[in-house]
Amino acid sequence: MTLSDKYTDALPHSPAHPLPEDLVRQAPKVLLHDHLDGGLRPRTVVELAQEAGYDALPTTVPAALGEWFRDAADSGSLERYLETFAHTCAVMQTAPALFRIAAECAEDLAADGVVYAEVRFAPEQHLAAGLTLDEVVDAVNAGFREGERRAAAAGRRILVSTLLCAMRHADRALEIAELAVAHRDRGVAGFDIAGGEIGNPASRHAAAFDHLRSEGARVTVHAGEAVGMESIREAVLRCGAHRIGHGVRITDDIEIAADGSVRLGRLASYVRDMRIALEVCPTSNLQTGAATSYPGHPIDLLRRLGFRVCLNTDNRLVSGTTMTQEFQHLATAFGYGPAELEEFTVNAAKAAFLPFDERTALVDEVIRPGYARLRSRSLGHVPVRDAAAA
Ligand SMILES: O=c1[nH]cnc2c1ncn2[C@H]1C[C@H](O)[C@@H](CO)O1
Ligand SMILES: [Zn+2]
Repeated sequence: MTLSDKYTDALPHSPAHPLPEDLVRQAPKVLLHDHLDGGLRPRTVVELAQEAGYDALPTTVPAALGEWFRDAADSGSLERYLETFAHTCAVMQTAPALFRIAAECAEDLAADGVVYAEVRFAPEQHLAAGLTLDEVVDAVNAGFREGERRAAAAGRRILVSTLLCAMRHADRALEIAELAVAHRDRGVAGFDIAGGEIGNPASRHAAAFDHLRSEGARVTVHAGEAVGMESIREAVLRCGAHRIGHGVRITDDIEIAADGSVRLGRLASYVRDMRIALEVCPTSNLQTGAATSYPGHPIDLLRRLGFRVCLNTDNRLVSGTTMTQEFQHLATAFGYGPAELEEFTVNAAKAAFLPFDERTALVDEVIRPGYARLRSRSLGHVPVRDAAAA
């Protein structure tokens, strides 16, 4: 029995009741954890592979390729999940390819109702055809601006910021940290470290994190996905992470007694007290073995305990998901209604690597009015939790 199974048993929780999909799609959403190289359109992968002469794709039928990614990544292992990115990175080696992929990313997110996104990628993985790190970042940012323009022309408002990832197993973290600082007034909102967690401690890249700290840069760290508390402790206390990518294994530091009383250890308390956001990605967690099922996922436990939890896609292609689908899974698993969707969205906006006045404007001028409109339109929908209480 997992900790959240136990907690679910201790607290009565609502039966399944999916929210209407179009309602979820139209709700304004904020996405902080989405990988550019994990979210390509399958058709784009096929077309760019043809252009680049890359003939190692498992299939060139777009729908079948989408299924292949999801199935291949569905192994219970983060390492095998990450192997699938060889195919996407292979077609992301020129400025026009990066521009196209970034523009389509912004368009797809806007069509899914995302109003603000931070999209990440590892520049060092896009140098094989001779681009420089600066050229990679410039091409992606130009693509995001184009995608924002196309979305606006279609009547959808979205703003996309970039996060630059270093890779845990590689040795370019300081260079990428410097790159993130150099581009911070030109579309780059912060730094992340990704890749295989086991055997690759983030603390090995202390020089990068020291540089980021001394420059006052914003930092998120993938941690607590394949490794538990030790990895989260490092991320927060040694690397200075303002947010944690995944972080779901923080439950290792939470105890629930038979009578339902809850005790947080020192690390879990620190994360909650300091409002360090957990960028939770449920579907990805099921694929990599960080969680066992949607109803057994610790996101609901963490939310109820007051952690700053937000909901994310991680990799829309590799995990075969969208923000709308992630919300739908939780609505079904936990009986969530618009109030919980709004809560996750406000949490994400508060944790965004945007200036304070822009975060406030996002909450007050976009999210709150958006959910108020939604509530007035969705009076017909009564979440089971509310119906039971009525
Ligand atoms: O969930 C993840 N954990 C660790 N690394 C990840 C995850 N999803 C994607 N990545 C890696 C693979 C990509 O090539 C890289 C940069 O986006 O980040
Ligand atoms: Zn990730």
